Amino acid sequence: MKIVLASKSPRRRELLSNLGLDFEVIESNVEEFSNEKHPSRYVMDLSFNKAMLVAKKLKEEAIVIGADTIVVIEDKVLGKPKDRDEAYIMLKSLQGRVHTVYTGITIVRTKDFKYVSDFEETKVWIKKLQDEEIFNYIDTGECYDKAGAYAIQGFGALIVEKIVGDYFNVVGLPISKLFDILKREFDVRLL
Ligand SMILES: Cc1cn([C@H]2C[C@H](O)[C@@H](COP(=O)(O)OP(=O)(O)OP(=O)(O)O)O2)c(=O)[nH]c1=O
Repeated sequence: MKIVLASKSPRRRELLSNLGLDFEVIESNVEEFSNEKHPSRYVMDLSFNKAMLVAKKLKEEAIVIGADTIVVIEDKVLGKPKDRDEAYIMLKSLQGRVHTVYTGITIVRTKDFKYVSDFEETKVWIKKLQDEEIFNYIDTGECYDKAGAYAIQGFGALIVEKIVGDYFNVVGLPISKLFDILKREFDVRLL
């Protein structure tokens, strides 16, 4: 069965490639908007929009995977910072505290449009940071296309104190949960 990743995220691509999976990438370019207020429903809704948009465009039989990641700190949702000032505000609010990373995933089968959505959450503690450290981190340039303005897989590893939960969920794709669902609901298995 053909597998399609509906994402422009190089990290999601890499996580699937690391498993030796054969898949195609088709970006959804969907507008990232949802009326859902609860973080888990919000990310599942956006992942659904991404996967469904690509699934509807496909002519052939395939399984389409969509995902969305956000950072939540005390009911405040942080997406990707649009500039240096926003990155600073985000990192300033995250330093010295714990926040939650939510990733929603949706899998759609084009044959009958059966779909399953789910989410994973991971707690992340960011160290106390001086403003100088925040600016030095922003200068690495890796914060701009990342929810919450940090990348745990990059220099962000140096500002993270600890996590509880799935590391891959923070990077943008909870692969263990994803493959549980693929096996259980769509009979696609790697192990
Ligand atoms: C917190 C965190 C997020 N991220 C990334 C994962 C996601 O790519 C990004 C959140 O943006 P998303 O909107 O989830 O995804 P995207 O715009 O990169 O790609 P697409 O919508 O096409 O699937 O933040 C990291 O890479 N490392 C981290 O530590």
